[in-house]
Amino acid sequence: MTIGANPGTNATPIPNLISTSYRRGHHLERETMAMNYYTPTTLPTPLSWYLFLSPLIALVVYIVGNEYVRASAKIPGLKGPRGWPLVGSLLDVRDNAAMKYQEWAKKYGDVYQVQLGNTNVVVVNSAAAAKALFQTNSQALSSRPVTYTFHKGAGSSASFTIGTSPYDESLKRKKKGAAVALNRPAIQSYIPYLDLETKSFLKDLLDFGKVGTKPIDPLPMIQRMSLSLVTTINWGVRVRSIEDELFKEIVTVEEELNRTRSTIGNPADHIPLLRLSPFSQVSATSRLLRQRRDKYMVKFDSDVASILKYKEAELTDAELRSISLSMTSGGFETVANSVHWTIGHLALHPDIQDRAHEEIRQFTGPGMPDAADDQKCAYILALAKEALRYFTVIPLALPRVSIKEVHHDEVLIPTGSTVYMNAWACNRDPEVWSDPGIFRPERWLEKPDATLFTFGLGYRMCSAHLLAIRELYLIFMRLLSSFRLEAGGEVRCDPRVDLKNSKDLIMGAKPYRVLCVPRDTKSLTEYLMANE
Ligand code: HEM
Repeated sequence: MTIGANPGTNATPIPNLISTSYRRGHHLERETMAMNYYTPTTLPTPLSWYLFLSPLIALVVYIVGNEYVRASAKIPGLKGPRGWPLVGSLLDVRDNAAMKYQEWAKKYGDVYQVQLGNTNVVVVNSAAAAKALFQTNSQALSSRPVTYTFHKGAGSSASFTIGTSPYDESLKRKKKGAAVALNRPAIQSYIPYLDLETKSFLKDLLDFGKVGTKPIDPLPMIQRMSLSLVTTINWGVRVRSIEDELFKEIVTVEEELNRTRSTIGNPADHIPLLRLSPFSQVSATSRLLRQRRDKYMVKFDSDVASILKYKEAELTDAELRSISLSMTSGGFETVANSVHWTIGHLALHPDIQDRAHEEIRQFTGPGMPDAADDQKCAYILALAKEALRYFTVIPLALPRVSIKEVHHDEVLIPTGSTVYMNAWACNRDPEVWSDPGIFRPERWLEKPDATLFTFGLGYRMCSAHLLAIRELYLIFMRLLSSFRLEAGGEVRCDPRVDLKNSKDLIMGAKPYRVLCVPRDTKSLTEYLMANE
């Protein structure tokens, strides 16, 4: 019984609002209260009403003010969905945003705006519009947004990775340093690493797969190869085994860190109110992850001085470290996930494997494909490009921010606007391809000059697109000349639906198992043993 309750009098029934609100969750007490009757003398005091109503009024005032801010942020003349108060369209795109944006383009046009909470975003959905905006206005669209989850507490911009740095003098220096480490002559000097890591990959498949008799999850082996390539390029240090504790730590931390960079997976980036929540751990989590990453980066740096150090003397230590970080975070999961998706798909399509094997045989003869071959086997180059197009592992590229006004058709996109290139939609543009939904390497033989949007476009395009294609090319050359891939259970690899986590920045496939059956066990074993 609550204070002031007086059953049995003829008093007017008044719901005990204050008590109910204070005791929410106490089911029994609420029922008892519903039967309470109050005399006029027990009416809530003005102070109680004030205490009860003021948070509500504050919330309403906040929402109205925030809606005003959101409405003012909209770009005049650009269409787009209305969205909901506070959250905008965030809930509508929480699963597979790129596909949702592609669908909305039918209603709002190739270039339109959406509001993710308080972030107003221009989304670019067609090949022609992406070229017009990101190539023609390369400098104007050269910055990146600073987000709450990833950037808060991350230190100065010198220490951000290149891909997460806003445009400034430090970024320009870092990009120059990365360009030196990733240009054609530099790639040429990495051939011995490419050779070694692709051979180790074949050996892992052979050993863990018990010479084609045991179905295996190929992801850890792919990840080791792709990680070891970047650590060798940066520090001359190899990651030798998938059993290595350091390997496991790096895989976990990089995957989690990329999640903190998700464009739609971190609501607090877009809804400022959520940052007030005492339960929100997001930026603390991201700080902890960065500390874990710092540990292994420091270890690499102390084991062997960064190879880049000797190339770019004018960079500060923080900037050099940032380049190494950029190559690790940029080059590890992207390559690994692209290869992982493709192996699953190939296991389901023996016809593509047979054609690839035939083309490799004609090009190379019976031996192991040469690591120094610069993508001269046209079909395998086409296969690598098709894998990059079809799976588009970063479907929304990486977000950009404009540092100058940009004119598009009749619309003025103001300085400071966030712009997403929907690489997924551009790669599937029906104006470019009549059959964009089909995995067909031949399309790149028919139209070798068509644009691949997977690496973005313009000034902030992927710094390592040449290296990435070269890696994929050699991996597929050697893999498909050595093994026949067969599904080792249910394999589902449709990039529209079989995503490990549809909110991730870099899209991974659901786990699956394959059999890697050697095409010629004797010569493969002999070759790998001779080259150990
Ligand atoms: C399949 C492999 C890869 C894919 C799909 C990929 C994709 C991308 C995309 C979409 C961007 C943003 C582009 C934009 O904003 O327009 C990017 C940026 C970047 N990537 Fe890659 N990437 C791959 C491999 C690599 C590798 C191997 C490295 C390094 C070794 C690397 C380093 C970088 C860096 C440093 C940036 C930042 C560029 C900047 O912000 O200016 N990437 N990548």
